[in-house]
This record gives sequence, C-alpha cells and structure tokens, in this order.
Amino acid sequence: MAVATRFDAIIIGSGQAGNPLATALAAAGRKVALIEQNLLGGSCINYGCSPVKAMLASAERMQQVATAANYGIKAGKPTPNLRAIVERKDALIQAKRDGIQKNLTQEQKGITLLHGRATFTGARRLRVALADGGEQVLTAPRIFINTGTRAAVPPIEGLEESDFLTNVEILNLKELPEHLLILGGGYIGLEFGQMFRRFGSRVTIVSTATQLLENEDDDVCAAMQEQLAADGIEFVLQADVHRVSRNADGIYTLTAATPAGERRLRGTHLLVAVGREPNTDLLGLEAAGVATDEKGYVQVNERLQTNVRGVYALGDVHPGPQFTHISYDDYRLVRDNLLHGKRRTTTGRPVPYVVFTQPQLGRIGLNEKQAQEQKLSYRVATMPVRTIGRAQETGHTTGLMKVLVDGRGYLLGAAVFSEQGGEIMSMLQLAMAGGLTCDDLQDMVLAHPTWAEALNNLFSKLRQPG
Ligand SMILES: Cc1cc2nc3c(=O)[nH]c(=O)nc-3n(C[C@H](O)[C@H](O)[C@H](O)COP(=O)(O)OP(=O)(O)OC[C@H]3O[C@@H](n4cnc5c(N)ncnc54)[C@H](O)[C@@H]3O)c2cc1C
Ligand SMILES: NC(=O)c1ccc[n+]([C@@H]2O[C@H](COP(=O)([O-])OP(=O)(O)OC[C@H]3O[C@@H](n4cnc5c(N)ncnc54)[C@H](O)[C@@H]3O)[C@@H](O)[C@H]2O)c1
Repeated sequence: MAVATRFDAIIIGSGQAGNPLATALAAAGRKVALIEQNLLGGSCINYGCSPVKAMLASAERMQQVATAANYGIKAGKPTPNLRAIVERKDALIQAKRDGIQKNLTQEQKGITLLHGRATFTGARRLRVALADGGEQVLTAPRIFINTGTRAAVPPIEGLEESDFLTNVEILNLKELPEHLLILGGGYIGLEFGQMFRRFGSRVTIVSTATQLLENEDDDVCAAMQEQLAADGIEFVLQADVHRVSRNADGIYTLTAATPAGERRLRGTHLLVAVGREPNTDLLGLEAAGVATDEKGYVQVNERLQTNVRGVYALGDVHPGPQFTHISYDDYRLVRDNLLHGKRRTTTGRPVPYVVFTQPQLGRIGLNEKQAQEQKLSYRVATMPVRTIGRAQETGHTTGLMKVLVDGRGYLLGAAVFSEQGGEIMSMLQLAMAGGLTCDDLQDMVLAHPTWAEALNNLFSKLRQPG
C-alpha cells in the first residue's frame, strides 16, 4: 500500500468555494492539498457563468447592430464570426484560469495542487489517480468536498447515442447551428437559446413544463416568453420527449407527446439542459460513510458538515440553490467558523439570482407563488417596463417590475425583468438587508432618468393581491 501524505486539510474540486478556501486555510498556516481532475476554476469559469456571459455579450452586440436603424443609425446586416466569438471567450477564461493557478501555486505558499481524480478510501483518506499517471494517497483530519455537478441526461430512448450537446460542448462550436433544439426551458436553455437566436440560428425550446422558468410567477414567465418569442424563438411546452434519433446527415428528430398530439421536431443540433446531477458517483463516498440524498447530493447540516466528522461539502454538490455566489458564501461560512471562531449557518441566507437574457430577470426573496404557499399576508405592485421613461428613451420597453411587501411595509421579494434587472434587484436586496420600507423607497430621491428611479413609481402601485 502506498505511503499516505498527511495534510491539515484536503479540498476536492477547484470550484467557487474550493479555491478561496485553499488560500484562506494556507494563509492561516495550514498544510493544504487541492485536487482537481479537470480545469482549474470548475464550471463557473470554464463551462458556466463566465464563458456564457462573454458569448452573450457578443449576442447583445449583434442585436444592437441589427436594431441600429431604430435609433437612426445606418448599419449593415451584422454577421457573427463564431470562431472569433469563441476565441474571445477562450482568451477571457484562460486569463481567469491563469489567475487561479498563479494564486494557488505562487502567491499563496502551503498549497499542494494535484491534478487528478480523488476517491475516498476511508473517512479521512483519499486516493488520487494523477492525471499524468500514478497515484497518491492523502490523509487529513478535515476534507472539503467541492466537486460540483454536470449536466443531467434524462432517460430518453436514443438520447445517449445521439451525440447531443451539453453546456460544455456548445461553448466550443465551430459552426453556427442551422436549427438548435433545446431540451429544457430553464436558465441554461433560455440563455443559450437567446444567444444562438441572436447569432442567427433557428431555435426551438422543448420543455416538459407548462411554462418557462416554471418556479417563477405566471406574469413573469409570460413576459419572458413574450420577449423570447419576439426574438423569434419557438416553444414546445408540456412536451414529453420519449425518443431521440439522428440520421446519417446528422439531423436530430425528437418524438414528443404534447397536448396537440404526437410531434416530431427536427433540428441540426440538440442541447440538453434539463438540470444538473452531482459529481459524487465516482467519489467513493460509501468508503467514507458520507450520506447522500436519493439524487446523490451530499447531505449537510446548516454549517455544511456532513454526517462524518471533519468532512464538509460546499457548493452545488449539496442540496440547495446552485449559484456561484452561494458556493462562494459556503466558503466564507466555513472559513469564518473554522478560522475565526464564528458560528455561521446557512439559515436565512438571501438567495439572489439573475437570468442573463436581455432583458435580465433579477430575483430576490419570495415571489407571489411562494408567498401564497406560505399563506403570508402581503401587498404587491406590478409595473410594465414600457411605462418607464428610461425604457422609452433607450427603446428597451419589454418586461415588468414586481415587488411584494409585508403588512409592515418591509420587502418580501422582487422580480425585476428589465434592462439592468440584476442591478435593480440588487438595490432592492440592499433595501431588504437594510430594513428600508416601501414608503422609504417610494419617496427616496433617485437620480433622473435612471432605471432605478422607476422604483418610486413601482412602490406607489402597491395593492392587495387578487
Ligand atoms: C451554463 C451554466 C451557466 C451558469 N451561469 C451562472 C451564473 O450566471 N451565475 C451563477 O451564479 N451561477 C451560474 N451557474 C452555476 C455555477 O456555475 C455553479 O453554481 C458554480 O460553478 C458552483 O460551483 P461549485 O463551487 O459547486 O463547483 P464547480 O465549479 O462545479 O467545480 C467543481 C470541480 O470539482 C472537480 N471535481 C469533481 N469531481 C472530482 C474528483 N473526484 N476529484 C477531483 N476533482 C473533482 C470538477 O472537475 C470541477 O472543476 C451556471 C452554470 C452553468 C452550467
Ligand atoms: N444565470 C444563472 O444564474 C444561471 C445560468 C445557468 C445555469 N444556472 C444554474 O444551473 C442550474 C441548471 O440549469 P438548467 O437550465 O439545466 O436547469 P433548470 O432546473 O433551471 O431548468 C431545467 C428545465 O428543464 C425542464 N425539463 C426537465 N426534464 C425535462 C425533459 N426530460 N425534457 C424537457 N424538459 C425538461 C424543466 O421543466 C426545467 O424547465 C440552474 O438551476 C442554476 O442553478 C444559473
């Protein structure tokens, strides 16, 4: 048996929690090992937030040129150069990866970076199959699992063999899809759908749900669908795709049961974006005795401790919202508890999020559906974006803003589907954190003519629901 190298802490996965945790532990004098089987930076940097938003910026620029005539500007028909768009994205994420590598290996002493796949062989013991051959055995009294997720693949006949795309492959296409079929009407489906539609592909979103982003309020979902339909995206909702095939010319056919009967949907490319599954199946958690839920997510308490003493799970690999800022906050929580003697928990943590379509959908707190499920008494205000001066001046008139307040006038939640939706939502999040009331916001002096100024009017529209 190989001799084990002893560390104070081992981190599995170079995700949004793992990297800063390695740095913080090493800076506090701990001997740390960080193990990554693939690219430094994990999903967000390599296959998620950063590359998608970089390419969305190209799509947005396409749209600006395509609609220039509306603003009195004569411009030719824009043509995307996908290779150049992908190269721009690659340069950006390479720089981010280089920054992480430098930070872990040069700027912070005390971190051993291992490239390979880690597997538990005991509660405090791991085997690492090194990427360049051989293996290493490590032990530590504290082990942090930050192994993230991958695209879930639904059990549909013919899908596995069909050479479909996930969020990883679609970011590196060499040619524009003529007709992109997207399975799933969630964050990933919508962001890529609008991106490729704006680049000029025909796009069809196919979802089992009755509406896009099915967890949001109906009026918000309808506004999103209206915008995407105006972009020219087609939708097939309440579709149960039960067969996928691909012919010799590479054409995909999805066979789906829909309310309008059986349909066959054909396209040149297929993106599967129906949610995620955790990277725990090859982690050997059973050897450590670490408990998972029925979907394979690592079970943790509100301090991110697993059932095995000294083993923690951070980020998307445990149940809960899957966002970069949540994974990063998991790091802060563990850091504060282990290094600064605090007793922080995940209870009551705000979960803001933004769908980066244009316009953006920024969300914080409760929506109306959730307020009703919780039988809360609330007032609601809704305002179409087309009534906002800033929207009229800039020509971005799609969307709506919606806020919920409780009986004392404190904000329960907000959905801001407008230009700068993420930024305006963040203002409302600050207002919630600072305990501002609807009266404060209705009467606050906000600069004219900003998007934020619309909040004055929005709060003047509060009414009882129904
Ligand atoms: C297309 C897409 C777009 C997204 N956009 C946004 C966005 O705009 N905003 C937002 O907040 N969130 C977004 N997300 C979600 C966000 O990417 C994740 O929530 C975030 O990356 C959290 O990751 P993590 O820290 O859990 O680990 P990850 O970033 O998933 O990293 C886990 C790492 O562990 C490694 N690993 C796994 N198993 C092993 C093993 N056995 N041994 C060694 N290494 C291992 C993996 O290779 C990976 O590098 C997006 C996700 C996707 C897919
Ligand atoms: N802007 C952001 O913050 C951002 C962007 C992308 C991804 N993410 C994160 O990544 C996660 C995963 O995104 P996602 O879009 O894959 O998942 P999702 O859970 O957001 O949406 C999945 C969609 O697929 C549908 N669906 C499920 N099974 C299906 C099937 N068999 N056929 C057709 N449709 C089916 C669901 O009804 C749902 O609408 C998100 O939940 C989010 O946490 C965040």
